Amino acid sequence: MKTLAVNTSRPYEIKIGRGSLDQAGVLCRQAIPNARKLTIVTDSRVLPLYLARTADSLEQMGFQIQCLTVPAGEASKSAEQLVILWEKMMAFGMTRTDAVVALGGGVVGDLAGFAAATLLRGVDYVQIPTTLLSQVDSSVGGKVAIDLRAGKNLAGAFWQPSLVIIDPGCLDTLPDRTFSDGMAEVIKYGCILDRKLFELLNRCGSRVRVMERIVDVVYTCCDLKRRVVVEDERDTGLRQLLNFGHTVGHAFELAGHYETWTHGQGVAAGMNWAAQLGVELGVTPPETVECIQELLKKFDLPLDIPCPWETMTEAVGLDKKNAGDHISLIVLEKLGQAVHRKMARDELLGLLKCMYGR
Ligand SMILES: NC(=O)c1ccc[n+]([C@@H]2O[C@H](COP(=O)([O-])OP(=O)(O)OC[C@H]3O[C@@H](n4cnc5c(N)ncnc54)[C@H](O)[C@@H]3O)[C@@H](O)[C@H]2O)c1
Ligand SMILES: O=C(O)C(=O)C[C@@H](O)[C@H](O)[C@H](O)COP(=O)(O)O
Ligand SMILES: [Zn+2]
Repeated sequence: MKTLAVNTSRPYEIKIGRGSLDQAGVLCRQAIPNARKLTIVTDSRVLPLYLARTADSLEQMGFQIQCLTVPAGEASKSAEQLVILWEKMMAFGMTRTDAVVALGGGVVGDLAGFAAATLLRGVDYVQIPTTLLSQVDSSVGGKVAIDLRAGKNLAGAFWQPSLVIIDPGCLDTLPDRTFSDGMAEVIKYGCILDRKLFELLNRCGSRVRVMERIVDVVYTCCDLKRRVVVEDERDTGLRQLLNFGHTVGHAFELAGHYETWTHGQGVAAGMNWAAQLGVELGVTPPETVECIQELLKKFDLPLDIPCPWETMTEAVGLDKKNAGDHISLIVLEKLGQAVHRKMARDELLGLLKCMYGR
């Protein structure tokens, strides 16, 4: 099993290896030695696949378990589900030394993580991510949140997990669509931080070939994210690079009411737009756009998503990289190297409006 140490304000380890799910009990006993009760939060699709193995492993190490299940899908990242989790965790008798286990994709991780961040003013939680997206991105770094009617991730916290257990074997049961969603964030790391990763993905070009190297790919992404998060835990500078493609991507998600388009699809099309915005600003070499488009297509990801102009302006206004009238846009200087471009929000909207007209 490979290990990465994340030296944030609350340090923790990421454990990566096939079969690590069956080690959950031993690993949790080491990471949260004082916990007695664990609430596992999962979703309706993951439950029949991975709950029994996880719960068995935890019970063997003497943990007392309750499992709470939310419906699969983005709609569960809601205030309604959060309240249900809080109430059931308290009814189970959890105390401050007990912990939450998030078993599932990014939706479960963000929701259960936010429940942990707020229950009793903060209890430990363990991430056991089961989608590619959650293994390479959302389980690391402690951004936890729910969506509001106004938009994505608008109520949340920075709350680091106590442990992340990544079993790439869980990816074998993913539908192709969900695997592609994860590839959007993997491609993002290649674009912003690691040209070699981008080239490797280009050479692989398919799910099967990526799966042949999956431990290395997941390790590389977690390592990149860990380095960024350790430098800027609270998203005030460097960490914002991880938001490449997300300003426009969140607008696309909103346009589909979080049902039509997944986060991965939004980010994919958002990166294509961000690359073109970079060209408009004279920062990104034009040939970079085509490279990104070709790679996105290889993994069946969209280059564009229909979005009313009003939705675009609304989402840009809600972006957490806004400060007053200005926004920080993430653009590429070249493949593997991203930079911030602070600009007036109206200037960004003006550029986007011109692109809409084409
Ligand atoms: N906190 C962060 O840093 C961060 C980073 C990126 C994305 N996110 C958030 O993550 C969410 C998207 O995560 P996601 O793409 O994992 O979506 P998801 O959690 O909705 O999972 C996608 C689907 O896959 C199913 N599933 C999960 N694991 C499976 C498995 N092993 N086999 C078969 N099916 C499985 C789920 O039930 C669901 O139907 C979004 O809400 C996004 O905002 C958060
Ligand atoms: O961890 C981060 O920082 C990221 O930006 C990772 C993103 O992939 C992720 O989608 C994140 O949830 C977006 O955060 P937000 O601050 O734009 O809501
Ligand atoms: Zn994302």
